Amino acid sequence: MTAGTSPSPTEQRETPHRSGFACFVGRPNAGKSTLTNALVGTKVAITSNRPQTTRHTVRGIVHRPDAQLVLVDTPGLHKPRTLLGERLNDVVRTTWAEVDVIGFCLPADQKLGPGDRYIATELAGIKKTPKVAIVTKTDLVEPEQLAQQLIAVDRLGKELGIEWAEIVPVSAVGAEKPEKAEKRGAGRSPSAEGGGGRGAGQVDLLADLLVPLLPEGPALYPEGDLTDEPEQVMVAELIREAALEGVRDELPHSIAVVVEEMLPREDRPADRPLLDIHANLYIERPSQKGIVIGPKGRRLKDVGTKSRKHIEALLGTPVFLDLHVKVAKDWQRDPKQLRKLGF
Ligand SMILES: Nc1nc2c(ncn2[C@@H]2O[C@H](COP(=O)(O)OP(=O)(O)OP(=O)(O)O)[C@@H](O)[C@H]2O)c(=O)[nH]1
Repeated sequence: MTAGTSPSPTEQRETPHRSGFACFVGRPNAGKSTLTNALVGTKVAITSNRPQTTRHTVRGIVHRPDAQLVLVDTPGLHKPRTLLGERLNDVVRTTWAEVDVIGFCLPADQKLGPGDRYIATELAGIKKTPKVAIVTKTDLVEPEQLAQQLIAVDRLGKELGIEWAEIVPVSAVGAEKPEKAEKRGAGRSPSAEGGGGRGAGQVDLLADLLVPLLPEGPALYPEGDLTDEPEQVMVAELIREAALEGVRDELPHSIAVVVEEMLPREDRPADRPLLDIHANLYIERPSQKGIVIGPKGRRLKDVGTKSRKHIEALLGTPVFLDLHVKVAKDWQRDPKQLRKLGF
C-alpha cells in the first residue's frame, strides 16, 4: 500500500465542516448589530432596532474554511403593547427555538438589569438551543469590572436554570476587517473607529466558540454572499437607522421606511453611474413629523446625507436619495397598514 492511497493521520483527524444558524439577542444597545458587523466584516446588520417579522432574515454570513455561520436576526423582545408587539414576540420565540445557537449579549459596562432578566427568563424556556453568554463592549471597562460582570452572568444562568455553553467577553471595537473598512470609507460606523486590530482576535475567538455548536454540514450559501436580504430592504433599514439616531426614545418603533424605487439614472456615462432611490419614511402621527424633519428640514437632510453614505458603501455606486416623510396613521395597530409596510 502506498502512502498516497490512504488518508494520513492528520487528514483523518481533520475537523468536519459545520454550518448553521445563530442569532444574537439582548436588550437594545447591547451591541448585537455591531458584533454581527464585526463578525461578517462589513456593514450588513443595522445598528438599530427595526421591528420586522420575516422569519430567519439573514443578517450576515461568516464564511470560514471549516464552517459557515449564518447570523439571523430577531426583533427585540418587548412587553407587548400593540398587535405588532405581540407578533414580534412570537417571531422571537420561534426563531430562538429554530436556530442552532443563541448568543445572549450583555454589555460589560452596565449592571444586569430588569431588561436582561426579562430576556434571560424567556431564554430559560427554550431548552434545546445552546446559549452562549457574550459580555460585550469589554473595552469600556477595567478588568475588575469585567470579572464582576462575568461572575454576575454566571450567577444569572444558575439562578434561572440556564446552562451557558460558554461565557465569552468580547469587544467589537477595531474588529472590522481592514480591507472592507477601507472600501466603506466615510460609511464606517463609530463603533469601528477604534483603529488597531484589538477586537479582531476577540471576535474571531467568538466565532471559534460558536462554530463547534453548529451541526456538521456543507455550506448553506455560496461563498461571497454576505446576506440574502433584498437590497431594497437593506437600503430601507439604513435609512431607518439614520432616522432613528438621536430620537429613539421619542420614536422607538414609530418609523417605517419603504423604498419605492431604485433605478439607475439614464443618460449617465458608463464610468459615472448614479442610482436614483426614492423612499418614504412613515410615521404614525402628524405630531411626529416635526421630530423627523427637524428645524428647517435640517434633521431630514442629515438623515439623507448619513444614510446615503452607508447605501453607497453597501451598493458600491453613487446614489441620489430622495426622501419623503408620510403619515400612516397608527400603523402599528392596523393589520392592513402593517402588511402594506411589509410586516
Ligand atoms: N466601545 C464599544 N462600543 C460598542 C461596542 N459594541 C457596540 N458598541 C456601541 O454600542 C451602541 C449600541 O450598539 P448596537 O450594535 O447598535 O447595539 P444593538 O444591540 O444592536 O442595539 P439595538 O439595535 O438597539 O437592539 C453603538 O453606539 C455601538 O457603537 C464595543 O465593543 N465597544
